[in-house]
Amino acid sequence: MVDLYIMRHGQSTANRDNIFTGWSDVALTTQGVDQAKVAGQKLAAANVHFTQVHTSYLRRAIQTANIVLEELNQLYLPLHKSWRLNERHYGALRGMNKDEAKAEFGAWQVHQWRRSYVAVPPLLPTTEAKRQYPLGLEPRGESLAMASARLLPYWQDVIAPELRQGHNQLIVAHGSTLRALIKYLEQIDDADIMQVEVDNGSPIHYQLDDQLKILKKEFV
Ligand SMILES: O=C(O)[C@H](O)COP(=O)(O)O
Repeated sequence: MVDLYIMRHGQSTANRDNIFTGWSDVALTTQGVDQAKVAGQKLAAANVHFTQVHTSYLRRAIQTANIVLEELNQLYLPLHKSWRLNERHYGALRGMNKDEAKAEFGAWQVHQWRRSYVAVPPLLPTTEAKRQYPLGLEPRGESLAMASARLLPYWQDVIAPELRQGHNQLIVAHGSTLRALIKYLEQIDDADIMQVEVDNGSPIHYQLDDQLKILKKEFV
């Protein structure tokens, strides 16, 4: 048996302002910092010992992971960062207020973009190279299915082998990438994933067997 904990970052400035975020690199709010502290305290109370922590290239997740590790008194742990754990890329929606998007495109369409497995948001015409994202790596926009396709190699190549060795792992990531991971782990079908929500700063615990099948799931 091994323990996997997954959690979404604390509230970001864009979450507070109801703005589509994706790969925009926004910071935590004071409330988000507090959520991360409380999550870390809950994990400390659960007396979990991780061997590694995984997060994205985005500061809201990295900041959350560091706060959690501080509360756990395990700041020494390796913190692995991968762009594969980044939030689903919201394409041309990023930076747009979600209510204004509903007024412009209709509530049904916006809900499809936000919660369906296959809906692709309006694409950016191009993306620029950034130091952390070489040219061509940053998507122009992603459906949840597209985000899942670039997330799962990280699960299969990096996280799953550690779990199979009995090493407890913590993933601090994003609403959509965690929905993609939950869909994969729990074998949720494409229609039912629309109902799954992941709250800011709320850890989920999976107890897995040595085949990584779920023995128990609980909200911490
Ligand atoms: O990228 C975003 O805007 C948020 O992280 C999550 O957005 P959602 O609630 O539309 O999935």
